[in-house]
Formats: sequence, structure tokens, C-alpha cells
Amino acid sequence: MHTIHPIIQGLKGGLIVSAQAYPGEPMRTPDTMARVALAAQQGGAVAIRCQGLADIAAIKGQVDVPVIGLWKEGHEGVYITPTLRHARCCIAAGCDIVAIDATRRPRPDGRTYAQTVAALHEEGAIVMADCGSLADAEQAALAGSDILSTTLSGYTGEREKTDGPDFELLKDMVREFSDFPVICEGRIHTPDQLAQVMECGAWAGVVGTAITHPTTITSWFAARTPQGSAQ
Ligand SMILES: CC(=O)N[C@H](C=O)[C@@H](O)[C@H](O)[C@H](O)COP(=O)(O)O
Repeated sequence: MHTIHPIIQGLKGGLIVSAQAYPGEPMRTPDTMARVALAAQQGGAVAIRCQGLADIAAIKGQVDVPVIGLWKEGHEGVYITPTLRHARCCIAAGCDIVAIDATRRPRPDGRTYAQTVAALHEEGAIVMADCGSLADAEQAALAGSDILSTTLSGYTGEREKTDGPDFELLKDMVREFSDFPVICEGRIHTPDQLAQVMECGAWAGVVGTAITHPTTITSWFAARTPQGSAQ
């Protein structure tokens, strides 16, 4: 039986908010992200997911809820906390859970996913496996990951990029890995979709863009205006 850490237990049935700004964007400063994270906590987020060592440290210094940290290096191939070194740095920056790429693709440091998880577990870390398919989730479960997540569905070429969350993958993961907390992440854009995700048996749902990325949210609205739809 897979044991569930008390920090993960505390996420059950809750909303996790991902606060991330991309290189070159106006909101990309750790202080801004920390304020966004605090606002999300005040709105009811049970945890914050965030990117980059400076953001992890700044957010950890503001919020009381657990922080899920990751470090993105590039934006192709394995880029979410791609190596053991990146993961160790996230933990050193203060996150409670480290999220890492859990796909079956080769990793830049030559370690397998299982070797990476084993090393992190030896150091006492809690690992969230960002999967892109059921086969990834199987590898992640075999490696003893603490959380399985649908984060990379639609981004690795293995599954179609659905408009909303990948309900099919979520249901398959919940059914196949019933011992594990399965988190749904990626393209949850409305409260109704989040409610549906929870009905599918998700342990928790992660919402990023729809809460914390004003440029994208603005573009959704602008596209519905005569000026926007003419473009
Ligand atoms: C694929 C990838 O790199 N996902 C990243 C993972 O941390 C973030 O860019 C997403 O914003 C996050 O997963 C939340 O998803 P959404 O923003 O769709 O609610």
C-alpha cells in the first residue's frame, strides 16, 4: 500500500493554484508572484504551485499553505525540473513538494525517472510526477512517486491537447492507480470544469492560467468583442 504524506493528505478535495509568469512578461518578478500567491491563498487555495528558485523562496516567505516547486529549463523536451540537480535546488529554495517531469523521455542528466525519485526520497523529498500519458503514470507509480498528475497531457505528443482538462486520462489514472493521489492539472478553465474533475475522483485540481495569467484571461474576453473577433 502506497503511503500518503500528511502534507498531501491536506490537499485532498482542494484547489491548488499555479502562479507562474513566463520570461519577458510584465508580472515576472518574485514579489509579484508572491502577492498573487497570497491572494490565491486568501481565496481558498490549499496549496500554491510555482516556478523558479526565486519565486519558490518569495512565495514560501508569504503563504502558509504548502508550496509545490518546480524549475523550468527551456520549453521543449524535458523542461519541468529536468534533472536531480534542479529538483534539489527547488527543495533548497524551500518548497514542500517538488514537481518533476515524469515522462519516459531521456533526461538531460542521464538518470532515469526512477533513479531521480529514489535519490530524492533518500533525501526526504516529496515528489509530484508530471505525467503526459497513462504509460508515464505507470512508470511514475512504479517509481513510488508521492503524487501522480496529468500536467503534461497534450504537451508531449502522446495525447491530443484537449480544449479543457484531459478527463479521459484523469479517469484512467484514477482507476489504474487507486492507491495514489491523482491530481488533475492543465487547462482547467472554469469552476464547473474543476467540479467535474473532482467528480472524476481527482485528489485535487491545479488551476494556473485561468486564475493567475491576466494576459491570457484578457485575451479570452477581448476575443468576444467586435474588435477582437475582427482580428
Ligand atoms: C505544460 C506546462 O508546462 N505546464 C506548466 C506546469 O507547471 C504551467 O505552464 C501550467 O500553467 C500549469 O500546468 C497549470 O496549467 P493551466 O495553466 O493550463 O491551468
